[in-house]
Amino acid sequence: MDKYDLLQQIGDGTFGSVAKGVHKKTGQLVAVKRMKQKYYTWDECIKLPEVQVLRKLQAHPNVIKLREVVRENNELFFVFEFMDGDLLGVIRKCKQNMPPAQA
Ligand SMILES: Nc1ncnc2c1ncn2[C@@H]1O[C@H](COP(=O)(O)OP(=O)(O)OP(=O)(O)O)[C@@H](O)[C@H]1O
Repeated sequence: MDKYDLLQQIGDGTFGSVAKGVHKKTGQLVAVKRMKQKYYTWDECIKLPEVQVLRKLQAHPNVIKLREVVRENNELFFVFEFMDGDLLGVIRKCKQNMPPAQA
């Protein structure tokens, strides 16, 4: 994970905490999810439902890209492209712009 600088924590869920980060060489913004559980083998990491589902959905334009999965010192990190703004806000804005439903 040396190639990323972590800036600030942006979320804390049941399974992991999420930090905004930046790729040191390219300057690309990322969201790094650090899982709370320890993982002792790579095999158990790639079998995780989160990994399996995200791999299947990667071709979809509306799904955040999973850039890489890193296991380091028995810790597991998911590195996602960074989404600026909040999804609920985007959905609310789209709904406002939709024409009213026909009776
Ligand atoms: N790719 C991203 N870009 C920007 N912010 C993100 C990204 N991924 C997660 N976040 C932020 O981190 C928060 C927590 O994300 P996380 O994936 O841990 O959700 P969760 O469903 O609450 O977690 P868990 O599955 O561990 O319960 C999100 O609500 C969001 O604010």
